[in-house]
Formats: sequence, structure tokens, C-alpha cells
Amino acid sequence: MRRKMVAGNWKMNGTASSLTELGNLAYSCKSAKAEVLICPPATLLYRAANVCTDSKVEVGAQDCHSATYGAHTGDLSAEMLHDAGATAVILGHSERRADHGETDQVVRAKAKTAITAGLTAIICVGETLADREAGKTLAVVGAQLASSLPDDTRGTTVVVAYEPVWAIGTGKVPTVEQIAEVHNDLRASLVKRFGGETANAIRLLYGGSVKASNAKEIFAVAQVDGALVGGASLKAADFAPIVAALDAST
Ligand SMILES: O=C[C@H](O)COP(=O)(O)O
Repeated sequence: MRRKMVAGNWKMNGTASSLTELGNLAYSCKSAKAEVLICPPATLLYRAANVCTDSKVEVGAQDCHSATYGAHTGDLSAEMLHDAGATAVILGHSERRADHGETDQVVRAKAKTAITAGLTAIICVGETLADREAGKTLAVVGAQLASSLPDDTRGTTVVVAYEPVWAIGTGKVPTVEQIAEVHNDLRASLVKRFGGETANAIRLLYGGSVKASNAKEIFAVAQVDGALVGGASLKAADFAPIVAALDAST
């Protein structure tokens, strides 16, 4: 049985004052059954981890370098993030693929390093609107999955987040049938590649304009094990009901 998960991605938002929201969230989630993760900017990781000590909320990072150390000015290694208190890292988010030219091969290298450092790698895949309109959704997402996941993946070391690029921050959400189609295809691809035992332990999150008002119907989709949430993760009052909806779906 896969443990449900809801991860909040603060993206490039948040300063020290935002830690109050994190404290509020930790309080609101004190009885959460699902794994709850907040990924603040790296500047807040250490303090966020301290705020969440002895709570049900874990903290994660939004990216790491593929190397373990060295001359990479401005970058952070997976080991450093782990050292700061992170338990997971988001990799290959479409914003990083677009803003920083990250390829599937780069994402795969980062995932390997993250897993070695003891972090859960949350690997993002998703089609653009042009891909979807051209009928290429499953081909594009399948290719990203195949090339971004390392071969030595174990069920609990990676999480896959399906995030249609056109749904991120837009308020547009795929139909539950569209989400189901992609998640079923992702699960089938994982089973084919890794075998049932490993594949069925990998959690599949949906991301893209998830909010309290649509969480229940998204979480009712069979292969959806939780969500990767952007905008609605910034305020405890918005995020806690999503966690509650996920708990209610289990
Ligand atoms: O990482 C989170 C996703 O990009 C979703 O963002 P959003 O919930 O603001 O659409």
C-alpha cells in the first residue's frame, strides 16, 4: 500500500516571515496520515526544518546539482540539502526545464545524486498545451519518464509528479479522465520497466492548479497518490484542507 503524499512547492516565494505559515501548517497537520512535505526556497530550508521538528511536516528542496561537490558557483549539492534538513528534492520541474534548459539526462543525473544522498527524488514530467493539442501527451510524458528516472530506482526513493505545463498556475485543470489516462500510462510504463513490486511502490502525484475545491475529485482518481501543489501551498489555510482531502480519500 503506497503512503499518500502531498508536497507544497513554494517556488521563489517566502522570507523568514513565511515560517509563521509553516508553523501554522505543522499545527493544522498534527494528525495527518499522509506524508506532508513543504519545499521552501533553499534560503529557508534549515530554519524550516527546525520549525517542523517533531511535527508531521517534512521539508524538501526545489533542485540540486548532479555533482556531489566542487566548482559550481551558486549551486547546492544533494548532500548539502540533506545536511540542512531536507528529506526530498523536486527535480525536473517544468519551470527549471524551461528557465535553465534542464534535459531529461540532467534530471536523471540529479536524481541519482539525490538518491545517493538519502533524499527522495520527486521527478516531474508533463506535456505542454501544444503537445496535448497535437495528441502527443502520452508520448511526451512517457519519453520524459523513461529518460529522467535512473535505472537503480527503488519504490520509495522516487516519486513521479505529473504536471501538465498548461495547468500550472493557470487555474486550468485536466478532466479526471485525462488525469487517469496519464497516470494509468505512467504506472504501466513503470511496471514494464521495473517489474510490479518496485513499480507499484512508486507514488504518482498530480500537480497543476490543485486547490481545496478540486482536491477531492482529483484524489478519487485511481492512480493518483497525492499532489504537488504550488500556489495553494503558501498559506496554511489553503494547504491544510488539501491534506485533509487526501487523508479522507485513503
Ligand atoms: O510544483 C507545483 C506546480 O508547479 C503546481 O503549481 P500550482 O499549484 O500553482 O499550479
